[in-house]
Amino acid sequence: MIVTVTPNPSVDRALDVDRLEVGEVNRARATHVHPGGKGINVARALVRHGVAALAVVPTGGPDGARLTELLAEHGVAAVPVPVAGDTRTNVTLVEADGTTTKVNAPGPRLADEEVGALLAAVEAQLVAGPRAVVAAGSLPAGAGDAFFVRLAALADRHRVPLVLDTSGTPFARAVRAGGLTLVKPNEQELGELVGRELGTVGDVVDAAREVLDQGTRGVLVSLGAHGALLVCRDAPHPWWAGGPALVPLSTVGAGDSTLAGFLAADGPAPERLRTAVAWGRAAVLRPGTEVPGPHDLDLDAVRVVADPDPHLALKEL
Ligand SMILES: Nc1ncnc2c1ncn2[C@@H]1O[C@H](COP(=O)(O)OP(=O)(O)OP(=O)(O)O)[C@@H](O)[C@H]1O
Ligand SMILES: O=P(O)(O)OC[C@@]1(O)O[C@H](CO)[C@@H](O)[C@@H]1O
Repeated sequence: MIVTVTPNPSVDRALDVDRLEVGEVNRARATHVHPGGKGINVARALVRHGVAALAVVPTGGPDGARLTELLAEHGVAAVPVPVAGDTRTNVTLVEADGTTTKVNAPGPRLADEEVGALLAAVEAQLVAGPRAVVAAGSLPAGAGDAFFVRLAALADRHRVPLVLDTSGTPFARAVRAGGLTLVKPNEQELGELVGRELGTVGDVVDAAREVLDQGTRGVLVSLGAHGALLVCRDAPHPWWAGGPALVPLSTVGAGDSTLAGFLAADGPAPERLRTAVAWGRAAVLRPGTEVPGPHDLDLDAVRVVADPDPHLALKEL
C-alpha cells in the first residue's frame, strides 16, 4: 500500500481549444474533468497499474463532494478530511499544438484544527505500515511552511519512507530538516531550491547532491521534454533517461505519473528510472489530467544513460 497526501487538492477542469486568444471569448471543443492535485494523481496512476494506493485529502463544499465522487469513480480509495472552506477547481487550457495554460486557484484556508486533523488522518494510515507515504503539491493557506517537516516526523516515528514533491519554502524547509527518502522536483523547483539557474546536466547533479547532503536519499529531477535525472546517495553515479520527441496532448500531471512509475517499479535504480520516464511520456499523450494505463507504456522507447556527460546542456538531452 502507498498512502498519498494532497494538502490542497482540486477538481481539475481541462478545456481543449484550437488556439487560445487572450482577451477574447474562446470556445472549447471538449472538457475533461478529473480528480486533481499531485498526490491524488500519483494514487490514480498507481491504481491504474494495479498498485494499491490510498489518498488522504481535505475536502470541503460542493467541489469537495465532487472530488470525493470522482475519486470513487476512478477506483481510488480515499480518506476525506472534512474542512470548512471550499475545495478548489483548477483550470487548464490546452491548445491544438499542445501549448498548455494553467490557472490554479488558491484553495481554502485551513484552520489549525483542520491541519491537525489532516495530519492525524495520515498518521492513522501510517500505523498499518504502508510501503511509503507520498506528500505532493502546494500547501493551502494555514497549513504552515513546516507542514511537510511535521509529516516527516510522523513518517519517521512509524518508520515509513516519505517521498515529497512540492516547491518553494515548504520544500526548502523539508529538505533542510532531512529524513526524506525521495524528492521529485522539476528543473525549476530544484533551481529555486539551490538559488541558481540549472543549465547543464552537471548543474542539476550538483544541485541534487546539495539536497542529498542535507539528509535526503534520492533526487528524481524531471526535465519536461528532456527526460529525467536520478541522483542517489548510495549510487556511484547519476543516471539520465529520456526518449524521442513527442507531441503532447496535455503535460499536466506528467510529473505525478513519473513519480508513480518510479514507486511502482521494482529492480535496480536505472530500471526504475526507465519506468518512471515511460509513465511520464505516456501521461503527456493523454488528455487533461488523465493518467496512463499499462497499455499506454513504451518502455523500449526510453534510453537510460549511466553517468551522463555533465557538460551537456539540458536542452541537448
Ligand atoms: N513535452 C514533453 N515531451 C515528452 N515527454 C515529456 C514532455 N513533458 C513531460 N514529459 C515527460 O514527463 C515527465 C515529467 O514532466 P515535467 O518535468 O514537466 O513534470 P512536472 O513539472 O513535475 O509536471 P506536473 O507538475 O504537471 O506534474 C518528464 O520527465 C518526461 O518524461
Ligand atoms: O497548485 P499545486 O498543488 O502546485 O498543483 C496542483 C496541480 O496543478 O498539480 C496537478 C498536476 O501535477 C494538477 O492535478 C493540479 O491541478
